[in-house]
Amino acid sequence: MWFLFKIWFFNFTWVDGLDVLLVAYLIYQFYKLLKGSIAVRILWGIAMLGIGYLAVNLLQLKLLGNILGQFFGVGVIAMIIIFQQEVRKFLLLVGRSQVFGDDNFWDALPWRKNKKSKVDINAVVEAARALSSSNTGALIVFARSTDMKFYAESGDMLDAVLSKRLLLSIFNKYSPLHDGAVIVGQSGRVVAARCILPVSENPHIPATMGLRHRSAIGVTEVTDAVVLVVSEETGQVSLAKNGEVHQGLSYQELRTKLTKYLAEKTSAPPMREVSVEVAER
Ligand SMILES: Nc1ncnc2c1ncn2[C@@H]1O[C@H](COP(=O)(O)OP(=O)(O)OP(=O)(O)O)[C@@H](O)[C@H]1O
Repeated sequence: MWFLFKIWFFNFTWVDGLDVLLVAYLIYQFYKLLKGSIAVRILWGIAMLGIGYLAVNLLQLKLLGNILGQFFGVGVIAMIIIFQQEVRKFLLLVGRSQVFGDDNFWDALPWRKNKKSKVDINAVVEAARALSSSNTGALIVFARSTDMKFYAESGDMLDAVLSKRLLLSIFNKYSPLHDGAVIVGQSGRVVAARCILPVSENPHIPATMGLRHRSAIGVTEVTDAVVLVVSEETGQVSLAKNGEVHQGLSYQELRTKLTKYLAEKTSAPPMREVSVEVAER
């Protein structure tokens, strides 16, 4: 019953078809993860070494062949060590799409409408305006479907009502909580402050962007969170999502984009090259 078609002596069944599809899907996900990252260059390096190894074997250069053979002999383990970051990102992605585990699967169905976010956007926009005018740096992560518990636990747990005054107090330069990121949960409450985010290793991020912006981009590469950044240097307001950052937003743009992004049905972050969009003034 499972028999699909026959190629020469090979019986191709539905199960084989499913197997091929699953492997293709996994390779595609891994490719999306690596695309635009430094890991692609490492992969090229390994491919070059592999070609060199073949050539060395053909030319029967024993000493060099032995040295390269040692490297390829530990194959899978070496790969896991070299691509530790990428394997981690991949597992985080797999872990976050717990298909039927929560509302997210049902929310992703095409006929389901966008949900209104519980975040007090007014408070956020007003806080951004005040922080920007006083050149106070800020980093605020808005969780969407991904549970940000892992990152929240790197900081101080708060579980507080989101308000303009609270955000201004946290990011005040003299506050013990001002360093790192604030995480706002799906409930609209401030979950934690002083959180450490993963820093993006994307080589295409402009050198002008420091760690605050890099970590905003970094966390949106591995989760579907939306991140608001206020630059301490320029007062510029930016929003990062899916590894992309929109810089120099007006308050109206910030309100519109934040409202839209937080209501949107989420999809897996594409892991593509960073795109920096600076709004024209
Ligand atoms: N991994 C991280 N996770 C969370 N916050 C971080 C991380 N790295 C840096 N920061 C925050 O960013 C601040 C340093 O920002 P830095 O000046 O390097 O960034 P920037 O992108 O140039 O921003 P700005 O325009 O505000 O200067 C730190 O004081 C800290 O609060």
